[in-house]
Amino acid sequence: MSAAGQHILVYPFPTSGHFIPFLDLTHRLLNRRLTVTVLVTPNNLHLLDPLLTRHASSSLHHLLLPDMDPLPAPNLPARLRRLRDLHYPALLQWFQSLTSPPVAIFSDFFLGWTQSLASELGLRRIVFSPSSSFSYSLNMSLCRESLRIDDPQAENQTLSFPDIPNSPKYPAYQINSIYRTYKDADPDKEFYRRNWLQNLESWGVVFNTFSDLEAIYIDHLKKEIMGHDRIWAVGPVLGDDGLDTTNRGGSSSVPFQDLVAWLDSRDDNSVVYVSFGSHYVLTLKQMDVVASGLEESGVNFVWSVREPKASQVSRDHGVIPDGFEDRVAGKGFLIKGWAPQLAVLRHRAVGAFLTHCGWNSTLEGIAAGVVMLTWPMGADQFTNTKLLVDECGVGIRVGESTQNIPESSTLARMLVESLDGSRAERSQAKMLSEEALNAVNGGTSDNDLGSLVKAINEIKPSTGSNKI
Ligand SMILES: O=c1ccn([C@@H]2O[C@H](COP(=O)(O)OP(=O)(O)O[C@H]3O[C@H](CO)[C@@H](O)[C@H](O)[C@H]3O)[C@@H](O)[C@H]2O)c(=O)[nH]1
Repeated sequence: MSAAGQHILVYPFPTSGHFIPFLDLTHRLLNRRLTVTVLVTPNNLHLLDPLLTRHASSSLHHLLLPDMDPLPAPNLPARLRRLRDLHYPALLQWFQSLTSPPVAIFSDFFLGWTQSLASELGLRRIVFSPSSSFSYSLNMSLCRESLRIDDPQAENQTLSFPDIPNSPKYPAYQINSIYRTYKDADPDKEFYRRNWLQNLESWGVVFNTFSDLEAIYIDHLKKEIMGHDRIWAVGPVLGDDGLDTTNRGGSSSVPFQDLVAWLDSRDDNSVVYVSFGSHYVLTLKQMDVVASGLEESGVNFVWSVREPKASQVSRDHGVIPDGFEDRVAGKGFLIKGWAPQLAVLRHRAVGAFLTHCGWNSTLEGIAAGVVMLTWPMGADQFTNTKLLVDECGVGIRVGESTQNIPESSTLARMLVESLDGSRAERSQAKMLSEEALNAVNGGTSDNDLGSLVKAINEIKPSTGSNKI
């Protein structure tokens, strides 16, 4: 057996969509014999359990730091700023207290400020992108050009990005709200922009994607944005290689065996899985349409229904219509709370996925070879939809946030069609799934992971100077 590799600090951004894939990747890095300390906040500590049962305590450590104060931050930039104010001094002290500290800080793209910390300590910083290289490129353009669209009348104005491969165009409402709703001089927006642009100074960037899916964007980042080759596409990282996927990201809110038994009793590709991610809560109108569409379609479905957290309760949040569960009994399986999404998508009975197109859901659907019914809500989801529908041919557009809510009869028809075995999207989905699985099983993503680990193992430990 080869000697233990270098020690790195892994610092995920503490929300599910960012934490889950980063832990999956950490598992793979540990399998390749790196030593890892994972920075966790108390509410995420339990998510380390599956890794702790798989890896020796000599190679996997954790550093527990407090989350921000309990007051919810008003917006993402403010949250990022508070996290920096809290964690920067704590991390500096932690590094300086160690005789042989980690050789690199491997942190989420939302934690651009860790670049300053790494420079101060004379360490390398590696960025983890839980999002596609396509939307990473778009974010870079948006931050560099300091886009400003604060005129609500301009929601449909078309924005072009000629510097990005395929020159994508978007109506303004599809652009991340951070770029639309802040005035230029807003200190939170300015912090967000600088924080994001610090990713440009990093030593390297790791994407949860694979080269067959995004070669042109990866190439664009290497040549036009970063100017070097230390960009590694190692995905899709899906918690395989011996990790228990039944409680990935949290424990299931329903008995897992009941769900599997229900799916086992269905035909192949006869069930639609419905989920809008780990935190988006449907509006009343969206919820009504999804419920009526499912009911009218008569398809079998598993629906992971997200109920609002205290901070998300509003007069407009959706609730499951009265009597719905009785009316769909036998056809529908509702999960109120956390669903074992990966296991559901991989079940042979599931043939289609009605999704908000978060990047993890996008990759999980691709790897499972299901047809994607797309209904993006915000963030990078419109870009992911473009990739699924226009570039890969595995998606069917169903809705767009609150701007384009389908009639329930239209949704019902699309749900039925998505399970039709003769649709072009189905054969395309099977092909793309094979490419994704090949990439991580000895293909390009495996090779990139090997190069990443090799590059980390070649880093010379810091001499304490702040020059790299
Ligand atoms: O009940 C649930 C809900 C979610 N998940 C998992 O949680 C993750 C959710 O991630 P994603 O599909 O990307 O959606 P969000 O939670 O909305 O993720 C945020 O983070 C992503 C990564 O940056 C972005 O692409 C999204 O737009 C952003 O909303 C996935 O791994 C799911 O399998 C479950 O296992 N059970």
